[in-house]
Parts: sequence; C-alpha cells; structure tokens
Amino acid sequence: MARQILIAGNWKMNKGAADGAQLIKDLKAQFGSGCSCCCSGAKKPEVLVCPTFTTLSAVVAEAQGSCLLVGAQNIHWADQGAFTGEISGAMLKECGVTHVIIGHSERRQYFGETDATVNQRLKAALKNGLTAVVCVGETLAEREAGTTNVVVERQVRGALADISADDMKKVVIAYEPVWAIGTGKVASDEQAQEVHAFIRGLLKVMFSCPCVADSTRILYGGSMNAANAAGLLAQPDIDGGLIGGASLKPADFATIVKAAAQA
Ligand SMILES: O=C[C@H](O)COP(=O)(O)O
Repeated sequence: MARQILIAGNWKMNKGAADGAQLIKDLKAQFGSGCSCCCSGAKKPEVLVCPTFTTLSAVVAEAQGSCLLVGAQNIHWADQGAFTGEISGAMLKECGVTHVIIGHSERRQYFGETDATVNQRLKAALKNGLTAVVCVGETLAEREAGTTNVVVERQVRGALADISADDMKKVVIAYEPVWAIGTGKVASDEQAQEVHAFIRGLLKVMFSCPCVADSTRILYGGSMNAANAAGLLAQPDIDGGLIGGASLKPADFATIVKAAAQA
C-alpha cells in the first residue's frame, strides 16, 4: 500500500512568534508558490511544522494558504482544569493546529512521561480530531544490551492500548533512537529499516485488520539531515522523518522534503 510520506519538523524549544513566522516565510520561499514547485511531477509529501505553544498562532497565520501543516509538541489528557503548564486538545484546536507530537523521548527523559501518560495524551488527541505523532525509541544502553525490540514493543503497545483500527487512521509512529537525537550519529539505513519493519510487524500482530500495519506511517527521527535523508527515505518501511535541528534551517528542510518527493 502506498503511504504518503510525512516530513515533520520538531522545532523543540526554539523560535518565538516573530522568528517562527519568519521561518515559515523562508520555507515558503524555498517551496515556491503554493508549495507545489518542489514536488511537481513527483509524489507530494505532507509537510508539518511543530513550534512551541506560544508560536503556534503566528505560525498558523503565516502558513495559511500554503502546503504547511502545523502541529504542537504536547497535549494534556484533560479538557481543562488545574494542570499548571499544560495545554488541552481544545486549546490546540482553537489555535488552528491539526497535529500533535506525543511521547517524545525528551518528554520521557526530562518530564516523567510514561507509556501510560502517552496513551492518555494520544486518546485526548484523537478525541479532539488531531493527528498524533507518537514517538518511541531505545536508549544507547538499551541498544547495546540487545533490548531495542523489547523496549520499542513495550512503548508501542503502551501507547496504543485501547486504540482501535479506526483510530489508527490518525496515528503516525515516529521511531527515534534516543542515541541518534541531536548527536549527529544517525542510525544507518539498515538499522532504521530493521526497527521500522519490526514495528510494522508488531502492528500486524496487534490489529486483526492488516490495513493498519499497511497504512500506518512510521517516521524516522534522529539526526536526519539534508545529506542522509534520501537513503533513509528510500527504505521500504520508512514513511518520512521527524526532524529536529535540520528543520530550523529552511534550505536543509526543503532539501529533505524534495528527497521525500523522490523517494
Ligand atoms: O523530534 C525530533 C528528533 O528529536 C530529532 O532531532 P534531531 O533531528 O535534532 O536529531
């Protein structure tokens, strides 16, 4: 089954509203009018940017009328209430976003995110009609201990607990080996493909309808850049990228999108 490639930029804690709007202007200049010229005659990837909460509205306004989709980097499971520092699905929707990243390893590492809270946040995203990009991935110690698949399986099963085949239409999985994030040490094409194939196989086991495994997009994240994107995106089970550092550089991000259009 042909899966539409998704190239997602996770801006992390970078770019305030003014700088974020400027980055969108720069991206639009890279992509050309209507974002069509970079991909004309080729498969058109979806392109998503995920700024900080305070930058969302400015970026949504600047992205209007372009091909750029806008997502947030987190969501709380409650609709409202005493949850200092959190944000609800309804609030995100009010900002005009359509996507949300959930369970990034930085959230797991620094903010106590667990498989159970990832699952709760995912349910909130789906309840609010948002497409979720659910992150999984092993640490270096886990890879060296030979437990990559065990860890990834636990994270995928935990994140997708009680999620239906129908819900999965709005779920994207991002495989991000923690040791590759922001380190410049990208997984090899083969290492990444191996885990992506494992995740797709796991989805086959978890969902009786084979359409789930066939249609769920699995992104790679971790030091993906303009130089290595084409090789990663050529792998049969890699359906796009979740990109940190390179998503802040318009020319590099555009190069990755163009590589995706050729993949
Ligand atoms: O969400 C994005 C990933 O953490 C990858 O970040 P990076 O491309 O800077 O390694």
